[in-house]
Amino acid sequence: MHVMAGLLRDADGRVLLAQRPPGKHLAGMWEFPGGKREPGETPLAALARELREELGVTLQHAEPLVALPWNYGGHELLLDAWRVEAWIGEPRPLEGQALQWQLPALVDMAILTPADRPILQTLIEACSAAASGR
Ligand SMILES: Nc1nc2c([nH]c(=O)n2[C@H]2C[C@H](O)[C@@H](COP(=O)(O)OP(=O)(O)OP(=O)(O)O)O2)c(=O)[nH]1
Repeated sequence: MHVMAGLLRDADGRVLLAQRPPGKHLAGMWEFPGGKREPGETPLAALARELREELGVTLQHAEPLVALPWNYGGHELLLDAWRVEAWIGEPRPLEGQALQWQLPALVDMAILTPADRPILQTLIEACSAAASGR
């Protein structure tokens, strides 16, 4: 299973988090908007579709950040996280999910899905490397 995750950041550098709805795997935990790639879809097309369905935004530009194999008790997935650099529209919770913008360094890792913790850490390191010119 190939799962796309989009990391949207606002002008203040905050990242968008969405809460997984009741009844789903990892219900109540916070994640990056996204979802499963369908057969025949490219990763970017799948990410664009998920962002349109979940948030009502049109993806304009995204760059791969990290792809992480993960195993949730026998349920294997590849979590493919992309930095969403440009989009059109204001993200809205079209599937009833709670949304929050949070500075990456201030996110309580315990509220994130386990696979998203190393992804957020990668984002934090990429941002601090960029800030120090490395
Ligand atoms: N979308 C998303 N899924 C994540 C993240 N982190 C993480 O562990 N997952 C896991 C949770 C699920 O086991 C799987 C994605 O499944 P999903 O239920 O969101 O997929 P979907 O949106 O296509 O939903 P559905 O068609 O099954 O209703 O990946 C993340 O940041 N975003």
